[in-house]
Amino acid sequence: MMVIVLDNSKTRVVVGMSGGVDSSVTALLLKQQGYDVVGVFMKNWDDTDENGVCTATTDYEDVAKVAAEIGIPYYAINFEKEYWDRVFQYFLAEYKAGRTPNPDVMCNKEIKFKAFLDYAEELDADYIAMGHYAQLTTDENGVRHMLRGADANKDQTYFLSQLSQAQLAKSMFPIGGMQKPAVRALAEQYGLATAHKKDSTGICFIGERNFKQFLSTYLPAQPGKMMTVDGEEKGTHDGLMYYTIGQRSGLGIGGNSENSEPWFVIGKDLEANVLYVGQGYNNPALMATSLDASGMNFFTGAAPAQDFHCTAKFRYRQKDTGVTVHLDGDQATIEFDEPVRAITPGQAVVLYDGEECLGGGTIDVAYNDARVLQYV
Ligand SMILES: Nc1ncnc2c1ncn2[C@@H]1O[C@H](COP(=O)(O)OP(=O)(O)OP(=O)(O)O)[C@@H](O)[C@H]1O
Repeated sequence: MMVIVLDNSKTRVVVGMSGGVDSSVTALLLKQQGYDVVGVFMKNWDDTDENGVCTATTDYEDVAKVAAEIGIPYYAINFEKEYWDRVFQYFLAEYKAGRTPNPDVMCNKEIKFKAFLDYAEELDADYIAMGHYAQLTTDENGVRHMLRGADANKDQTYFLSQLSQAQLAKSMFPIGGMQKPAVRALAEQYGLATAHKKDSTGICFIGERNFKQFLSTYLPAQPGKMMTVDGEEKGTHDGLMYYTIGQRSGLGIGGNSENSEPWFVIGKDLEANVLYVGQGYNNPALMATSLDASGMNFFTGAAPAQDFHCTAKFRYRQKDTGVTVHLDGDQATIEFDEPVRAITPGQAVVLYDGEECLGGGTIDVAYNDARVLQYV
């Protein structure tokens, strides 16, 4: 019997270490598998507060502790300029255009799997590894495929939907086949300093903010009229960028006694600076039957066909809906098997075939039977 012993020691893997538990365990597993592991912490945003305190400093200290516990070298790299130019400018431009951007999707495409990958290659990395909940497989032709993370609650393929085949070929997701509680248990078992650390929340790298205040420091707010689609004035809004399709308008225009259903944002007219609102969570004006998307990306480098049926997610925390995709270059028209609430321009539409994530694009316009919704 021939026994093949894999020698991973010649394969250098640079791990993106955030100072969180997922990337700590990512580094631990690779080290246990005998890889030549290097940890790298990125600083992408200056979050120093008025007291001179910055969470990046604490996070980097945690990276240092974990690297010492595992026994790997580690470095820090600053991508504030790259993040500002390639992610934050897009983020602001989208809000300015009345859309709701997804900075995590852009950050993965431009920073974690581009600027970071370039830097890792300068460190002679064969691969980069991240603590994302997603799985990669390689078919008989050497083509990489993306699968949902095994923990359905944590699956992050939605945010990875703009990565190319070349980026996947250089990436590893060692915890993608694990459940989150098992990741924490492993961190505890090995006494890692991050074992009990809370998961990060808020805007990618920028963190938890008072969103209105944060955005208003970069974009001037332009208050305007709030109206129903029938043209009835309902008050004023603080600036279109503060509202997302489907959110409760929260502007104190409660219903009267015979009809007290809450009001929701159903659309924006950027030119007229009008916010459209409608009553009822499932207001028909919020229910879409199809959408147009651009920037369609397929991980394998090719779509399954020009027209095909699969499932899709239109926001991160949402179950899949059956859809029919019609492609035209990197644009797509996507028809839904059943109406979907609050399709939001600027967010990603991500396609799945069972457990496989095929890729995705950016939502531009939503329709209800050929009628344009949302006026954006
Ligand atoms: N500041 C950073 N420096 C290096 N890599 C990072 C950084 N922030 C995030 N990453 C990488 O991206 C992955 C996914 O980031 P995300 O913000 O979703 O964190 P997470 O799932 O809470 O993971 P973690 O528990 O490792 O923070 C991380 O596991 C890590 O590999």
